[in-house]
Amino acid sequence: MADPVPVLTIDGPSGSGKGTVSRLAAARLGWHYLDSGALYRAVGAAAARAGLDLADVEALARLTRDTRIEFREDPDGELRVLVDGEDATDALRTEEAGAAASTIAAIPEVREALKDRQRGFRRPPGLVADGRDMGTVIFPDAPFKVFLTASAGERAERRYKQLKGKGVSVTMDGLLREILARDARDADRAVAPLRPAPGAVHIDTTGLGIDEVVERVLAVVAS
Ligand SMILES: Nc1ncnc2c1ncn2[C@@H]1O[C@H](COP(=O)(O)OP(=O)(O)OP(=O)(O)O)[C@@H](O)[C@H]1O
Ligand SMILES: Nc1ccn([C@H]2C[C@H](O)[C@@H](COP(=O)(O)O)O2)c(=O)n1
Repeated sequence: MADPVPVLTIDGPSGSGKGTVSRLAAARLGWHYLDSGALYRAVGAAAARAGLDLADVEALARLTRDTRIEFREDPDGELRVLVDGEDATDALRTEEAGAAASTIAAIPEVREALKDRQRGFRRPPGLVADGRDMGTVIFPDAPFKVFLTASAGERAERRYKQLKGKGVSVTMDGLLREILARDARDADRAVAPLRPAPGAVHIDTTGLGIDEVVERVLAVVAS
């Protein structure tokens, strides 16, 4: 039987604005929100902490299943990520954690071990799910699908402003290189590569403000 709980999937490359737009869209709709990238970031960090060999796929799958990952909203409305009971939000948002997540996300056993956990976020009245394979693999039956993009230059610029705002020392060249490397790793892997889902509405956010993108995304749900 078809699942009656609606899902809006928002996939796209790093820095396209998925997380920002998904959170705002979920708040406007009154739906739940899944940041699937945070799950891969948490597993990447847990594997590094445990010193696991990335070739030991059975140990990685076990670690993926056993790592406790919880999302909590703090009093300012910020989403915090708790890994095995500890607040790991800030550590998980670094570029290094993103790269580690992208590497571990290419391992089929890790992806498989996260599938049911991600699907468990589908609860009434609805779910906004952001990631790379939300519309293609995790929620292929979602009634609403969006693929967000932006030029690599604009994505690097957004990240630059974001990190500078946090006092992190970065260069535009370095960020652009990291973004292109992550795009390639996420799109070229054999399993669940970054792709627009069939039927997804493409929104190129280059030159668009956040509010404009949110309105365009909500129009997809209203259509
Ligand atoms: N349309 C936009 N215009 C300007 N800045 C934006 C826009 N969308 C997002 N941003 C800003 O760009 C930065 C990255 O956005 P966000 O984290 O939502 O991207 P993402 O696609 O989720 O990235 P990642 O996959 O790496 O988590 C944030 O500082 C955010 O405020
Ligand atoms: N559905 C997903 C979500 C994330 N990943 C991998 C690939 C990304 O580079 C990395 C970090 O994600 P982000 O927090 O930047 O959205 O995790 C994936 O493969 N599939």
